[in-house]
Amino acid sequence: MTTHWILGPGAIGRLLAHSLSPIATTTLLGRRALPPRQMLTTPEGEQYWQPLNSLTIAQLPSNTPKPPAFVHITTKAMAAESALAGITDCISPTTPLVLWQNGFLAQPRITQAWPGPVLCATTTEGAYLTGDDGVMHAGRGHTFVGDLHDQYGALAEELAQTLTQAGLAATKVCDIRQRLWQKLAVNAAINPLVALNDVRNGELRGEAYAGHVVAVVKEVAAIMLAEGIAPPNDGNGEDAWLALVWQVVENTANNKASMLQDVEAKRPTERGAILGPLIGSAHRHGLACEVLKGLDDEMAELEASF
Ligand SMILES: NC(=O)C1=CN([C@@H]2O[C@H](COP(=O)(O)OP(=O)(O)OC[C@H]3O[C@@H](n4cnc5c(N)ncnc54)[C@H](OP(=O)(O)O)[C@@H]3O)[C@@H](O)[C@H]2O)C=CC1
Ligand SMILES: CC(C)(CO)C(=O)C(=O)O
Repeated sequence: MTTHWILGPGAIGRLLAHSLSPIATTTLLGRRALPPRQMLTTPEGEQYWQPLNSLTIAQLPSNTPKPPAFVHITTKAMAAESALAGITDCISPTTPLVLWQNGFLAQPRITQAWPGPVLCATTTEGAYLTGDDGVMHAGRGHTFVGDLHDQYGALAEELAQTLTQAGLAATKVCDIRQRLWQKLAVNAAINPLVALNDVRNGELRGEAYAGHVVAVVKEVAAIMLAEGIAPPNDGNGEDAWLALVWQVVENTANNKASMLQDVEAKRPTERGAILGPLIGSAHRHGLACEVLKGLDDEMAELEASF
């Protein structure tokens, strides 16, 4: 059985641990101890209890489990590098890492810094925690796996097959950078607006917000062009991006977006990983980003008030 360490025992981390445990040796690594028996609620509402192996990072040096074939990093984007730094003394520098973060912050930085393979996973699986001993798998999705320089295709294929076998449908891809930026574009158009206005995704279609969505997408589309990110669905520029955003708004109309959930819980949001790379790119390419910058400033002010 392959060995998977999962660093960051949150919603995605525990969903992975529940899914992989029947076919692989897994260890969840976190900052706090977790109850050993953990519950998974499936999208169909079934509930399963399973013992999940977990350790705190402080316990790791004296309890080091079998060396991992993969270390999955499942923290939020802004915590990924510091979480990795907390375990580097306990793993070989050639260990393959798998980054599950949204946005495009941790991926280029860790890919540049880590000597071994770094795979990135972008997923439409949906999960949230129901307590220290439970995770809700809210919706099934699909996961795409690849590395930024398309150097580790065989490893990405092996991981995609393992995830699929574990019940999390996955495909190896050669264009993970494109896919990460495409998801980031959609997240930038939806997440800050719903978080700032305390509305569900579907409300963006209303008169009060639709114009703002269009203004964000206008800036995002120009940035995507400069970054060489193909418009979605073989479409053309701004219209294709806007169509994708409206489609996601429609499909997730009843969702409370992740950034709104973070604001409600007074947790730091992933704005740095979503708006940050867009604003950075706009500056590099001399493009307008007043709307994105405005959203980032408002989000920063909101977070400072927590
Ligand atoms: N949930 C979802 O449906 C989806 C999430 N994603 C992405 O996946 C990533 C993870 O999201 P999600 O699982 O929802 O987030 P959660 O907040 O549920 O989980 C993050 C976990 O990371 C832990 N953590 C934070 N810092 C460290 C550290 N230094 N060392 C070890 N563990 C640490 C937290 O532990 P603690 O309790 O100690 O804070 C928490 O358990 C995000 O980038 C998100 O955008 C992508 C698609 C869907
Ligand atoms: C697509 C969207 C906005 C769906 O809610 C999402 O990915 C999120 O909540 O972060």
